Amino acid sequence: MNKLAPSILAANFAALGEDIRKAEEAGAEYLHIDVMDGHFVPSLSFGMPIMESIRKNSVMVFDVHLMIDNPDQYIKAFAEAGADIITVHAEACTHLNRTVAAIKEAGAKACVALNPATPLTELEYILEDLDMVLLMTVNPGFGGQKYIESCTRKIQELRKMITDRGLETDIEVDGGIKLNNLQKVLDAGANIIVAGSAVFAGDISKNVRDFMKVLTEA
Ligand SMILES: O=C(CO)[C@H](O)[C@H](O)COP(=O)(O)O
Repeated sequence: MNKLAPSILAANFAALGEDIRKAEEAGAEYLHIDVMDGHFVPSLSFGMPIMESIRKNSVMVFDVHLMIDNPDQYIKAFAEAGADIITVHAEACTHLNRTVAAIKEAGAKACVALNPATPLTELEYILEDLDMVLLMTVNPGFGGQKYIESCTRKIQELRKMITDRGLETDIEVDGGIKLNNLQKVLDAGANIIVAGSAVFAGDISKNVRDFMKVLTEA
């Protein structure tokens, strides 16, 4: 099933609850929550207190993307704060199997993210353990960047890897996804679509409805 995961990085933080409510009411089922530590990526964003606050007012699937070094120390805390899916970067983990096991033990679904230049071979011996793979389609750290075209082939190759192994792993894409390249990433094999600026800039309800129309017709 195709899903839209609006990224609150692009929301108006002064009206965060209201922006999330609009996205949820217009049909988005996932909420993408970007946690940045100023080390793994240059920016800082937000952590557990914000998540705990918004969790009280939303039944969306909280899709937490940890762009942080040594994520192991925060997994339990994010699960307790309401994360349904926890994503860690392969590039940030020394013992990825252990980290994925810790996510599941904490009661969340496990996802591994790869930066655009990180090869799919990183997933060779762990794919079967994952609920989702997040392919970054920009270099992480900032919203509003341009989609990196070489990622389309990477999505296709990952979908083939998943199909060849008889798996049903979700493929999430994140970065530079707009209405004008949405069909391309869906055709390549992505089924969970993160969109930040394309959802939260302008009319949120309309933006979500426009995305949902393509996602449900694909
Ligand atoms: O992970 C991210 C940045 O690191 C954001 O989720 C991503 O960039 C989405 O923003 P946009 O849709 O505006 O590109």
